[in-house]
Amino acid sequence: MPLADSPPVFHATGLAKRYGRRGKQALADVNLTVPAGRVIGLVGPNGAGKSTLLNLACGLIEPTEGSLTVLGSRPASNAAHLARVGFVAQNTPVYGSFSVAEHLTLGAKMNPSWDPALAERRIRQVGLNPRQKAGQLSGGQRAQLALTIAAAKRPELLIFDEPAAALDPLARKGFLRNLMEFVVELGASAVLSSHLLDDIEQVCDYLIVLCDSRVQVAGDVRHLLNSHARMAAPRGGFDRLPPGTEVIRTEHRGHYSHALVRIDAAAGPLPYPPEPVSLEELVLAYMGRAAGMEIGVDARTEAWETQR
Ligand SMILES: Nc1ncnc2c1ncn2[C@@H]1O[C@H](COP(=O)(O)OP(=O)(O)OP(=O)(O)O)[C@@H](O)[C@H]1O
Repeated sequence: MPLADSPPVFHATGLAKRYGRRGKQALADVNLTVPAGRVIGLVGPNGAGKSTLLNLACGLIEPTEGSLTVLGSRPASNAAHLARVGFVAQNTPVYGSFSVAEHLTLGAKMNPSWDPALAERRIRQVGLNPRQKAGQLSGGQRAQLALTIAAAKRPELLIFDEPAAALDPLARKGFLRNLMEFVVELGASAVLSSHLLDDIEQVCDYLIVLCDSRVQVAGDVRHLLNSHARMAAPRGGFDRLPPGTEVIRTEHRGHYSHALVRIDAAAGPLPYPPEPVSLEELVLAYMGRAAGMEIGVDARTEAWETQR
């Protein structure tokens, strides 16, 4: 549930990041206000800028232009702010030569708000052996350890960069269920970057689609689904849509065109019956538009795969 009085999780204005003077523009002109109390899915193809945005949010790197606040403050501006954010980086790094129990001891030493009972309970629940070296854990177990450490800080915001990418489908489901339990138990917000739309669909109620360094669309998932529609029209028929509508993607099949259209600001009646869209159709339409790709219905999955 959105927390009405809490500052936004992210507030970005003209945010841009370029790596090196002649390097890659990894983020450009990001303007975004994401409310607190949400589970936010950050999706986009390889190289879209997802890790860059999350690393900026954790204060690991600095923007080239613009500003970003996280929970109302500059990222990592002081120790108190650091304690409010838990971060699980891509490939869930842990110290290989430390045991599970030593990770918890270290976490307790480094974090004033550490909750030892939560950490120990979770380690038991997910079946981790406290004496086992982290370097000997499987990918799934490592992810569970990293999640436990991030959550035992009792942060207001949990940030995960591709947390479940290395896990098999069953382990991924379990991991995401644990993640959601933590979010509920802590009353926290969470941001989760992923290539995997299924994961996003399973746990997220807020969506950010990032392609080619720019935010293509962002908003409450239910609102986004309600504000877009699929329509079929004779070729050229989409020229007749009322002002305020926006055709995101068009496909041509025979004498008909099919489009995914943003309709929430339509200034008049729609000339063709609107049909509901799925989250996958919505994301693919924005990704396809950003990539300038023509997508046929049968090629949707393939297009998603090739962008991953
Ligand atoms: N440290 C760096 N130095 C130079 N360029 C970088 C650096 N980190 C990222 N980039 C570039 O910035 C762009 C965005 O990268 P980023 O890692 O943010 O994308 P991503 O969406 O997280 O990708 P993926 O899904 O593959 O992890 C890419 O073109 C990448 O090559």
